[in-house]
Amino acid sequence: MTEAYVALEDGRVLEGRGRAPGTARGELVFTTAYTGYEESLTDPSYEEQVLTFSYPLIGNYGVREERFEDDRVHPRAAIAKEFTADVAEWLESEGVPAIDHLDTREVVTEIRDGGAMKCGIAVGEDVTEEDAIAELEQCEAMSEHTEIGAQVSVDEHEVYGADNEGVDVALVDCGAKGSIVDSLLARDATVHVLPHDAAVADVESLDPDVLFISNGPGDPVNYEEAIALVEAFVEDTPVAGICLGQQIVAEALGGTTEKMDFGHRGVNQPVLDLETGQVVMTTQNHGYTVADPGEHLEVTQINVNDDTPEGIDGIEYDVITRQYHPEANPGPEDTLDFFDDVLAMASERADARAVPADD
Ligand SMILES: NC(=O)CC[C@H](N)C(=O)O
Repeated sequence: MTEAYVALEDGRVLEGRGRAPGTARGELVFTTAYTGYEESLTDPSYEEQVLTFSYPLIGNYGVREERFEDDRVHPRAAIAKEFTADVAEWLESEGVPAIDHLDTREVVTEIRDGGAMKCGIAVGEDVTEEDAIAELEQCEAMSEHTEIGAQVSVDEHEVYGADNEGVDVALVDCGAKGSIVDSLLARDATVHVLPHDAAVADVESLDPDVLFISNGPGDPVNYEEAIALVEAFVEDTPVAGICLGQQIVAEALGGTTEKMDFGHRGVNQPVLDLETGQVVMTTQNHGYTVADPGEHLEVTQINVNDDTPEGIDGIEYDVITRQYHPEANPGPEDTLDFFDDVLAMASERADARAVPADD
């Protein structure tokens, strides 16, 4: 049987069954999602992480490309109680090590008590514990991945839905899930996908109806160019953001972000809307959070479990952001109306601009 080891930052080494060979290192996190492994494994937000599934059987409905959120697997390695052959073969073909037959309850408890931690992975015929420990020793903290945006973003401006008649969206791709683009196209928007480090002049030349900052991996403070875009455009252009996008908007407008102990990853995170009193179930995947929204933003929705900000609006600016994933995929579709709200905000501004001031 193939050897498989996970070396944890707290000094422990766990042993499992190797399902896809290779060595890897990353931040060890867990998701409680019980469906949606195809979407989670292709979500760019998991770049530089090792994803543990707490749900025990992963792969029971196969692997279909139409469910993918991007064209490759993003976690550096994957861990579950049991992977089906379909998933193991997929991960092997992607060169992503996979380990099962270990006690994922123990891994989850470890992360819950100790926080997300570095780990090293070694899977193969002849690997040893030392190989996993050597990977761990080279592992960098998430905040040290200062160029992580470049690993997941488009290199060049791409346009989708050029013939659509709705608003023009400038989507800053910090690792955008495909479902965000699809949700905008389904609402007749034209979507300009821009590199994570797009310059102010690039956005200016598009004159978009909304500047939309995507989800993405890593520490929001490492997205300096996207932060600068929000600062530059917020007075004249509506701004929206999802997950990393919410954090970037807060950083740009005088707020602060911080690392959480082990984050929120799953498909049943309850969110309370402070105005309506309604609770919705949401899909989440984040390890940072907005600590202080600053004086230009107000928190409109909070996580029922720990009160962290889930929805933020601009006070004097047209800004709407969400910490969760309103595009779902995987997970409940309770929150798709976020896209209607963003596009309504954008088209109101577009209409206002179309009317000359002296009319
Ligand atoms: N899904 C995301 O956009 C994640 C945002 C950020 N990288 C975090 O971990 O909090």
